Amino acid sequence: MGFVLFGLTGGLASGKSTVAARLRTHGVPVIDADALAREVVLPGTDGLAEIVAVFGPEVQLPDGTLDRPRLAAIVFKDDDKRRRLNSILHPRIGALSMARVAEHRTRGEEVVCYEAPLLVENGLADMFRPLVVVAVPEDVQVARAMLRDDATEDQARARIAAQLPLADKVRAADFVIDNGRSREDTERQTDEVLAKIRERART
Ligand SMILES: CC(C)(COP(=O)(O)OP(=O)(O)OC[C@H]1O[C@@H](n2cnc3c(N)ncnc32)[C@H](O)[C@@H]1O)[C@@H](O)C(=O)NCCC(=O)NCCS
Ligand SMILES: Nc1ncnc2c1ncn2[C@@H]1O[C@H](COP(=O)(O)OP(=O)(O)OP(=O)(O)O)[C@@H](O)[C@H]1O
Repeated sequence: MGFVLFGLTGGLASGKSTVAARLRTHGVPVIDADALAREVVLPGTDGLAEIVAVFGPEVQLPDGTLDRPRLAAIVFKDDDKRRRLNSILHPRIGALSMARVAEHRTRGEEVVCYEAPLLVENGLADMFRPLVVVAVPEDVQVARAMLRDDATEDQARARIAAQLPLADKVRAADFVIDNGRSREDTERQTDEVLAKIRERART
């Protein structure tokens, strides 16, 4: 029996969480990089301390938590500041994710999913094969992000501009899930992809 650590990526609001939720219903453990990104900045962490040292006390709320909308407004309009934030958080997210992978492996899991929006951008695609990319047209990303996050079109487009175009990720993919239609259709595609991945784990 092999061990498969596969990647799940896409772009802003392209449908990664929707696919991840379906995978979980089939018993697949999913490690969520966005959730780890929140863990490494919880009050009391050195991650949060470093961010406050770099970006100033105004990115911390009175209750000690990170002011996420405020930090987002800073980093999604300034590439250098975003790179700075990434350089603080990405190594910490990476370390935590590897620890989580090891835990699942020790537990005897054979198929584990790593869900992260910036896998391809960070040159990590080959660590997580097969790579599954969830894709929708950019206008659909914008519309769904605005609806979900109560964001303006400019805010949604600024985040998308901070990511590699989805078409480039599709080129790096082993499997592509088209989330441009119904959720049911996406679930069906997810089930098909998972069946193929499990097949690989058996060989
Ligand atoms: C800037 C922050 C505080 C904004 O928080 P917010 O709650 O508004 O967004 P959240 O973290 O839920 O991210 C939502 C989506 O935004 C996009 N996004 C987030 N960070 C980045 C980034 N550095 N570059 C490009 N896109 C990003 C992703 O598509 C992500 O799924 C937060 O996104 C952050 O700390 N980002 C840096 C860490 C990171 O790279 N996270 C994403 C991958 S691990
Ligand atoms: N097929 C679909 N039809 C309509 N809405 C959808 C569909 N798939 C997902 N959505 C909605 O679009 C939004 C984005 O989906 P989801 O959260 O799965 O994307 P994501 O890639 O995980 O986003 P992010 O990485 O930005 O957090 C959500 O509000 C979700 O409910």
